[in-house]
Amino acid sequence: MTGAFQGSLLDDTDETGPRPLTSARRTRLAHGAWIDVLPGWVPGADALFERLLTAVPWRAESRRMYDRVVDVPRMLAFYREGDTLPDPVLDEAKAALDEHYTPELGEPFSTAGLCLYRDGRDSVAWHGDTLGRGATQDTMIAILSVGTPRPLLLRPRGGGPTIRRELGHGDLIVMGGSCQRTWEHAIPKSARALGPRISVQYRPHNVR
Ligand SMILES: O=C(O)CCC(=O)C(=O)O
Ligand SMILES: [Fe+2]
Repeated sequence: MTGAFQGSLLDDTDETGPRPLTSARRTRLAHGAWIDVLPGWVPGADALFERLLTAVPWRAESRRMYDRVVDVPRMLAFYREGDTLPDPVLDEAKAALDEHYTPELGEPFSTAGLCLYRDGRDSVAWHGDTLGRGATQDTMIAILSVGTPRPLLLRPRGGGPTIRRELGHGDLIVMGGSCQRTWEHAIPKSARALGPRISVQYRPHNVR
């Protein structure tokens, strides 16, 4: 199903828990959006990738697009509020996010969505996570990326330059403020032979 995964030579296999989130760097974007980025947030990320690949009940999805049904170009899993996460490191990551961001967010993260991009053909098209409260309210979505880095692109809905962050190997990005309603994000397809990437998206209650 997936191509060979090239582990990072820099990966720290000593699993000591996520690095302090106080080192995350915030970039303020236009229209009240921002992103926090912390490269190499979770140590042992390559091992975590391998565990998630086998432990998670990945499912394919198809969606109706006008009069056609098309395959979603990635594999998915979703953990609702209170569900047991598929790896203890994901609980540690959630606890660290809650401790750091709750004062600003006003609530804990609640759900975990997982995506598996099997190779460069898998992708997510331009969108904001606006099915829930993100359509009208400021919120946060925290994404842990493991496996082969893929660029996450962000662009303002009103037009303007695209921002690009390469994410894999335990990196964290948090999209905050108005990011879901005033910006869009995407993981573009790549013509290159890329190894697989898994992303874990932590969202607050009723943010989808
Ligand atoms: O894989 C990612 O980093 C982004 C996924 C995403 O945007 C989504 O699932 O809404
Ligand atoms: Fe998204």
